[in-house]
Amino acid sequence: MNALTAIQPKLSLGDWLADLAVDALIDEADLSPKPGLVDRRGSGAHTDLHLGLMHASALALWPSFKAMAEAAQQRGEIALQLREDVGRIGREGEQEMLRVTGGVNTHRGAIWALGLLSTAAALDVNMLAPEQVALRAARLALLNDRAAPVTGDSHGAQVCRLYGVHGAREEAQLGFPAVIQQALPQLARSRAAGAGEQNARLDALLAIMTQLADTCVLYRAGMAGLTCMQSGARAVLAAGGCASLDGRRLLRDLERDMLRLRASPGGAADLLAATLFLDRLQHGLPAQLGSH
Ligand SMILES: CC(C)(COP(=O)(O)OP(=O)(O)OC[C@H]1O[C@@H](n2cnc3c(N)ncnc32)[C@H](O[C@H]2O[C@H](COP(=O)(O)OP(=O)(O)OP(=O)(O)O)[C@@H](O)[C@H]2O)[C@@H]1O)[C@@H](O)C(=O)NCCC(=O)NCCS
Ligand SMILES: Nc1ncnc2[nH]cnc12
Repeated sequence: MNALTAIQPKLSLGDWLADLAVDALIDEADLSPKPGLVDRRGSGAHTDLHLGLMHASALALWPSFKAMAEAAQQRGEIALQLREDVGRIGREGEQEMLRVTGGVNTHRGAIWALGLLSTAAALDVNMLAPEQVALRAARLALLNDRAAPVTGDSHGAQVCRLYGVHGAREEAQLGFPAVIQQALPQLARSRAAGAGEQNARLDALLAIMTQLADTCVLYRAGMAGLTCMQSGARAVLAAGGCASLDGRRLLRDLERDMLRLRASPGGAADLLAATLFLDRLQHGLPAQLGSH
């Protein structure tokens, strides 16, 4: 131990995972230019959201992510009790989000995805590769939370019924394929090609948008909106991604189309945050992580 490590405050596992989750949400919100979404330039296709609100919401969720990680440490295994703990903490987190934002839904999907992933990470800190964490999160998501309200009238539930697609719940239950199979590989490819970090993250977002049945887009813009999102994102990547001039031009076209349709890929944005979380997590525990 040297003088510097001696004075560094101890960080618990829950602190660290909550920091990673909130950082991922703030990095997602700040990333610009994102088509249809809130970013540093403005509110995208939203009238009730802005960057300050996204930041306030992200920060307000820190105690929820920490509590989920601590529940995982206490329970120590993937079982119904842990699923019901995180379900309750997640619902309390949603209430806190709504209190801080004055009733605006900023991060419902992110609480779900990052909550499951924080819990899954805390269950086994020796297995923090993205696929391993996503698999544990999927096993947890497959358990049926008996205390969850069965209303079936959320926007996601409505469009899943109408169009026969999989939404946020199934994305988690399948082990986050949009993150594991699309976003993380694209992030690595764009970084390796020298795209620069912001462009690589935008490319990762687009990779998610090429495939995802984003229920936010479906709710506002129907199947035409979803097809427009997916084909527009494919075109940007096929043209060389956001670091290329052709890709940037097509990204502007995609943004114009999304705004015309009032479509905002909020689900894809949540999964980009999940991507950034898993990307950082795989570098392992920080040195100052003290006793948990
Ligand atoms: C199981 C739940 C995820 C509930 O799912 P369900 O689909 O029934 O409910 P929704 O309320 O629709 O929430 C799902 C949110 O997930 C995001 N999302 C959308 N599509 C996907 C997808 N294919 N894969 C993954 N994630 C997806 C999306 O969240 C973002 O969008 C929100 C803003 O939406 P928007 O439509 O723009 O705004 P609204 O105000 O709602 O409507 P407008 O009138 O403006 O159009 C924002 O929150 C982003 O985060 C979907 O909204 C789960 O939530 C659940 O059961 N929770 C209970 C607690 C729990 O069990 N937790 C466990 C561990 S944490
Ligand atoms: N940047 C963003 N804009 C709009 N909705 C979102 N949901 C999650 N992130 C978002």
